[in-house]
Amino acid sequence: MGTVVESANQGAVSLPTNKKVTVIFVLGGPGSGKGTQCTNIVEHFGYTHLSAGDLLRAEIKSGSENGTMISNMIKEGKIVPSEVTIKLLQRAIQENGNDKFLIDGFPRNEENRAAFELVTGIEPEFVLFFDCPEAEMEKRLLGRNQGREDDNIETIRKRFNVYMESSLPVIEYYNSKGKVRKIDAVKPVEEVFEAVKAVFTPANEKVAA
Ligand SMILES: Nc1ncnc2c1ncn2[C@@H]1O[C@H](COP(=O)(O)OP(=O)(O)O)[C@@H](O)[C@H]1O
Ligand SMILES: Nc1ccn([C@@H]2O[C@H](COP(=O)(O)OP(=O)(O)O)[C@@H](O)[C@H]2O)c(=O)n1
Ligand SMILES: [Mg+2]
Repeated sequence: MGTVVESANQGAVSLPTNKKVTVIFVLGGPGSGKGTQCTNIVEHFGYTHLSAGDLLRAEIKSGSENGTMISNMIKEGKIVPSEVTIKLLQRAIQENGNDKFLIDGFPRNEENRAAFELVTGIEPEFVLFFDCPEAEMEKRLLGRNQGREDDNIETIRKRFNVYMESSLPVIEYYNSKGKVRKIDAVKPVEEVFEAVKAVFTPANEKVAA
């Protein structure tokens, strides 16, 4: 079921070339609870969580030559060119001993999606989609308190526009391929996770209550 990460694009570090990996894309609007639920999935199902946003923020902190560009794009709620984000994701996959990854917040537009497929050859097993009304997402982002430069109402509105215009079409694309597992994300964290568990538990392991 796994696919192969090609050896292209590796930079100077010597890394394993043909690693078979299982990837699940975790998508949904800003504040829909992607990161929160990924933490739960990691604990229960042994995946490694790769947040595209976290990787980009770490890249800014590391003093990378792309740092200023990434920082400006995040403040404007814009999507960083896929070349940058894919390099970070590839490196994280190749450096990690695990073979099962949750990729959170990626792909966020058609360019992200097509380039990742082309560069890595990886097709997701499925797409976990957290469906949440905008009013609830706005409330959560304004209360997130992680000191993020983009959790202010002005940037949040821009992020919602980008989500509607660029990210939802990617979810639609996977939906048309039968790959989307949609979760009602407006409920409390524990209830959302019950629905997530049902997606991750193989049908033959589900026991009637
Ligand atoms: N089901 C939920 N109900 C209420 N608040 C939630 C829920 N899930 C997450 N949160 C809170 O909402 C904020 C955004 O969640 P987060 O997981 O960071 O979302 P995302 O990664 O999709 O932006 C955080 O402060 C988190 O604690
Ligand atoms: N694939 C991605 C993911 C995030 N990002 C940038 O990082 C920001 C924060 O992404 P995030 O996934 O951490 O945000 P949340 O959806 O978790 O609130 C986005 O608004 C984009 O500016 C990107 O450019 N490309
Ligand atoms: Mg997040």
